[in-house]
Amino acid sequence: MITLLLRIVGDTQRRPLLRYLLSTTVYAVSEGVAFGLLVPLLTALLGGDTRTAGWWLLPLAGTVVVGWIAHYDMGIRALLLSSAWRRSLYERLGAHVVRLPLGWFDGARTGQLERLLGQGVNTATRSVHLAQTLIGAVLTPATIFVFLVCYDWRIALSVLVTVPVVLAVFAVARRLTDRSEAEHDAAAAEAGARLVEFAGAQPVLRANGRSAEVSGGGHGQLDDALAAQHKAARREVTGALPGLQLGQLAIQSAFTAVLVIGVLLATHHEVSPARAVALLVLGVHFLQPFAVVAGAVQALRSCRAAVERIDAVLSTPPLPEPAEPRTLKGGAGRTGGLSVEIDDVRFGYGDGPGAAGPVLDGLTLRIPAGGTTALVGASGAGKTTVTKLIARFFDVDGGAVRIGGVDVRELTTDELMDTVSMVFQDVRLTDGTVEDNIRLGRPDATDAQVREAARRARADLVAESLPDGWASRVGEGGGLLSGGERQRVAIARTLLKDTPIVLLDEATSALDAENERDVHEALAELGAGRTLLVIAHRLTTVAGADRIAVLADGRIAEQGTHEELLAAGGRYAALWAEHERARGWRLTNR
Ligand SMILES: Nc1ncnc2c1ncn2[C@@H]1O[C@H](COP(=O)(O)OP(=O)(O)OP(=O)(O)O)[C@@H](O)[C@H]1O
Repeated sequence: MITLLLRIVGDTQRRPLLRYLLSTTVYAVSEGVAFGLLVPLLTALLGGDTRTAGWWLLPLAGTVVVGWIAHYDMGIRALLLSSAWRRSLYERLGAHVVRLPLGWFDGARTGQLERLLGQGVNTATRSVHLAQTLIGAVLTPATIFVFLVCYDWRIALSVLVTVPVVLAVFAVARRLTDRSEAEHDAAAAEAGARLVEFAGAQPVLRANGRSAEVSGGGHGQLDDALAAQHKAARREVTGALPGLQLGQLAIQSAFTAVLVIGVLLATHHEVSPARAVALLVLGVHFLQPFAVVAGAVQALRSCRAAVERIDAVLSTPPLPEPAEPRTLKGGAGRTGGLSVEIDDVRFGYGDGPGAAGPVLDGLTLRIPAGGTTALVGASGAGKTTVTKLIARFFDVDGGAVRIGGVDVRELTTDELMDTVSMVFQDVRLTDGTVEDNIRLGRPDATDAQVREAARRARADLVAESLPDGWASRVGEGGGLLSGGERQRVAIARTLLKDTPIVLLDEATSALDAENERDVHEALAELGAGRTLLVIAHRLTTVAGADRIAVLADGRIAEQGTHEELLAAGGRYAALWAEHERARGWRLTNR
């Protein structure tokens, strides 16, 4: 655990950790020594020898002072260490995450990362304070035991015998508690997920006249999950109780055993009653920390789990950067665009057991510089995957993706990001103003350049329609704007960034006529003087493209212009006929 911790917080923390462990050790041992010194002192006091007791006070006072200094030092170091670890973990995670392939950030991972940066880091740094408890729980009894052996081997032996028994009982008790805790955790997670789903489904439920009440509303899965959670919570209480009782019983039995031995020794005149009492006090202090260890085990496990989760993120290999990067001629703002070549590419998501087969298998597509190329195909055919490979969200399993004749793996991430822009169908904005969101494309742009990009993308109309105009915030994720408005802001951002290649995943949701016209005008601006690859979900967009490629079975099934493909009578012609039929159906059914 310590090695793992040092790996995630960084080697620079090794020294501060060792110093902290040293003061913790000094404190734990001094506590044991202080208890040990109590025996001769108590024996003398109870025997009426106050003079000897007074002498014993001196080393005891010295030990207490050493302990107090160590305790103070330990407290300060614990605070400094935990805050340094927290800072180091944020820095390391932040620095590592920005080097991970963009494909790593899917929905589930982003959620996990959010939890890790909040809860996970805090839990991991709590291990600093836990170390005090655990070191104290081992070293203090160990020191006391050394004193016990020196004072009376029989009492020492009797407390030693109780240790494995107490530990075994604690292990059984922990297993009982763990099972019911795990059941409850799983049930609580399920109920939480169902509640979130229920909240998200409110518009649909209410539109269909379903009750908005959580319980008794006949929301099958949610009702079941809540009932299961209640049941698991009850079982956790009843399941944990025997474990807790068992632990307490073990400690009390051990105390009793030591007490009996002490009394027996005193009654058989083996030791004086005063010494027997003093030794029993020592025996009690020897056993006390076991209850503390039992309580700390669960916290230790949470820490370990958090540390392992952080380690898993930090161990994820970053996107390899080229040792000798190549550059593309020109740089940002190149007019005429750049060509994209997808050469015999094979790619699948994941290679573990149960992973699906390749999504792309032998895909070859040459997109010349400039003009608009539309990619069409059935849902799940791999259109978005093609754009993600061009932007190097992932590396291909076979073949190559080249931009302007250079393999994307030979370009630095900065060069690639200066060359390719992406406008996704699910555009997410940051909770700033329209202007802030457009400026993300080029932070050093002048106000005039930002307004010009907004005007060309028809995003100025978006800002002007908001209550506070350009100063209005767009809400988390851009939630205060419609899908079409968000897309126009994203297009303005891309125009400002001015890259030679633009990858556009067209919005699937229907836009109203006005928004659709504005988006199309914005797209026309985007396509001018650039290479535009559009994933077209509506065939009306496709018909105007300079070339169309049809993706099926992991490769390009056919390509050409709209007219050429219609004349060929293949997949595209079939898709178009279907599209026309649907249009006719809508018209006659109005
Ligand atoms: N991150 C991912 N992890 C695992 N599988 C994925 C991932 N992203 C996509 N897939 C799978 O890869 C296949 C191709 O998905 P892709 O999104 O590229 O298709 P698409 O043609 O763009 O579909 P659509 O038109 O519905 O958006 C699908 O089977 C999808 O389930």
